[in-house]
Amino acid sequence: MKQKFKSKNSGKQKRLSENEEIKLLNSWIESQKPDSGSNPMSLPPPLPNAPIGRIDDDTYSRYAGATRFDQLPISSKTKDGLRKAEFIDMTDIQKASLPHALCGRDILGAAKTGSGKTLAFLIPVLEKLYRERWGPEFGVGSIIISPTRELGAQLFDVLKAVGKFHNFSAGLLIGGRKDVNTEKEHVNELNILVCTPGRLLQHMDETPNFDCSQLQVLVLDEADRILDVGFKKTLNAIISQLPKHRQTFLFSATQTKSVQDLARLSLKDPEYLSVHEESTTATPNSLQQTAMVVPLEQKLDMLWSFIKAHLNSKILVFLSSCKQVKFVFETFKKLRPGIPLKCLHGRMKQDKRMGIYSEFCEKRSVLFSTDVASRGLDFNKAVDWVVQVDCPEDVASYIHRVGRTARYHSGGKSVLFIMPSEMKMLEQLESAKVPIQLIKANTKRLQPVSGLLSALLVKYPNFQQLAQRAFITYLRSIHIQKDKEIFDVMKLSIDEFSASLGLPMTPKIRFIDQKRRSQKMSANPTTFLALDSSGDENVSNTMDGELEVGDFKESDQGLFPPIDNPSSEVEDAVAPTRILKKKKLKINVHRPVGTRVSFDDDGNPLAPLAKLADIKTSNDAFVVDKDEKNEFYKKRREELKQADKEDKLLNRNRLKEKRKEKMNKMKKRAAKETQDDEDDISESEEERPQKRSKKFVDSDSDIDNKVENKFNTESISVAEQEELALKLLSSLQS
Ligand SMILES: Nc1ncnc2c1ncn2[C@@H]1O[C@H](COP(=O)(O)OP(=O)(O)OP(=O)(O)O)[C@@H](O)[C@H]1O
Repeated sequence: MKQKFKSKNSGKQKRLSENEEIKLLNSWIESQKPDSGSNPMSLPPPLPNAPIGRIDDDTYSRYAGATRFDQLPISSKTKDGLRKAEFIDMTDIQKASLPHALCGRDILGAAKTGSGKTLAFLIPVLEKLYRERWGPEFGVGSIIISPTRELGAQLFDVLKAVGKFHNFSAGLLIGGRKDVNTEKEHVNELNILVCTPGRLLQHMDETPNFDCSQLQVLVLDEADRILDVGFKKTLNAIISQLPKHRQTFLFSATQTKSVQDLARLSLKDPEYLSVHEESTTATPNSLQQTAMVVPLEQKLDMLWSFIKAHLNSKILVFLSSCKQVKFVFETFKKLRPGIPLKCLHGRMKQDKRMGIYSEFCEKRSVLFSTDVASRGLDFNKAVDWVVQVDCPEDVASYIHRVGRTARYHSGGKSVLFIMPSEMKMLEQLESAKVPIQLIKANTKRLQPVSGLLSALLVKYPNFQQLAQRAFITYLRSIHIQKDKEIFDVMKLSIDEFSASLGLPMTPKIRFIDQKRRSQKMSANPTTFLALDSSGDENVSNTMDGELEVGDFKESDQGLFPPIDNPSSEVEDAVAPTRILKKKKLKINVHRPVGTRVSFDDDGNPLAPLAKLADIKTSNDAFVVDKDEKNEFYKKRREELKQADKEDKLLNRNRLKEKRKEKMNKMKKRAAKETQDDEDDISESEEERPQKRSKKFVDSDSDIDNKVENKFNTESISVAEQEELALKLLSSLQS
């Protein structure tokens, strides 16, 4: 029986008809079921003391003895595709997982980067649909989800190669690539979808009759990333629209074992296949990993020197944000290091992104990238070096970044620039079985670049804005990191960092100022006490709850340092001002709409309805009868009601106008701005699908025109300024 699966090219067997082959494959699957009682066809029966169907997988595949693809019970079409693409021998993860996957089991596959996980899930996808005799009229039979567009495109290419001889229709659905309306017309005819989560959900939401109810196999490549919080909402929405009865494959080099995650996906007794779990290292053995202590202000000097020393290598450089990537790419390009430079980040137009990805695959060059290139990508002409200029957010991120080199059987090297404040990361890497060697940088060979950058910034003013943005987004990226033991923005030499980018002055950063203030306050607990107790007291003692800064200082003399003390202490005195200003604003916001302030003859404001009371009291000499008085009050009440109505209408119109104005302003700003600093920490658009519509993509070529100078408004954002103005205006008018 086993021989019947031998390929046509072996010359020993007549090729089976499609029907015969499918029948045979299905009977093999049947024989693998725990209660079948019959002997498996191509794999021997399980070991005597192992529970049927739940055998330790390494043993299972070794026992099964299949080491080559052509020994597997798979269709001749898939075998032909594999042979044509020159895939002959299986890798460990393929050997371990394919027998189970082909039997229809759910798989949690974990194996080192570059170890061939892609084929471990693509082959069973093709086989399942083949055995089910899937045709175009059946619609979507399998969905393969990738966290990034580039990885999606790469998976699609491998699928096309291996599935070359099958008749399935497959489509790549990734954002920014094609007009979504064109996709909508064809998506219902596709059998296999390779997609990013955002685009898939868009089709689920918008494409009429988009139907996944017959889905057979769902695959999450880089599963831990897709199950991460960044994709949580999108993925939940997708899963809710898929049938529960299906086969599910989750693959990653850093696999999730969270029961919650697995429950979300309704996995049925999944096979957890971690082929390298016993390995002494979590990264490929052929990867040489080093780390160098590099202070923040020397990172660019070190990077420049590194590039100049490796002009014949293919180098992938990771930086923490799009702005960092843009700044380093644009400035280094002007400085001409002697090797082609490229950049890749989530804000680029998709065509350009794909173009750069393919160019980097083919040519020796330096690619500056965000984490958009950190997972799954297989740059087919090996990357020689992975340089991590900015520390990865966690161990998993490190493993995926360095995994872009040393793939399959090739070797590779990596270097991590680590700041003295981040040394804990090395401990974490060590405990995660990452063999990394700390080496000393040869500072004698360091080629300083900061002076050249300063000159560039003078010559090209746009670069100054790029530098400011790079500076701000880097600090913000550190500020928002979860692991505060490693990432502490307050430990950074901020002025020196600014100077190292060539900036003449350190940009002002609000969150750092605030942090400094709160640090000072927490260092002096009495300051806090004074702020809380006296602040409240003052609020209740003053009319309208508004306070003057002076009130505060006066009442707390002795607790706060004297005002004429050195300037550093003046900051302490400023802190209460901010809080009080906020209180003041709050009160203004809550003033009821339409409240009219009346004035007496001397121009003094009267309490609401005092005018009515006044009529009564000031006219006590004037005798009116009761009915007349009632009539008078009724009329006044109606007048007031009417006035109130008018006020409300006026106010509504005014707000409408304001909103319109604000929208116009925002639109204008949107057109100009490359991107918002706040949102710049992330890598790729598809990683934040919910926000996509609000963001803008632009090409590198028009960076110069699109960057707007926000330097001076850093302390208070434009949106905040507008909001403030709006509130002030409305409070004045009312
Ligand atoms: N059986 C095989 N024979 C020869 N080459 C293979 C085989 N399986 C995979 N490869 C090659 O190994 C490289 C890495 O494979 P793949 O991209 O599937 O790795 P991966 O485990 O998914 O990596 P990552 O964790 O980075 O996503 C690719 O170039 C692929 O063509």
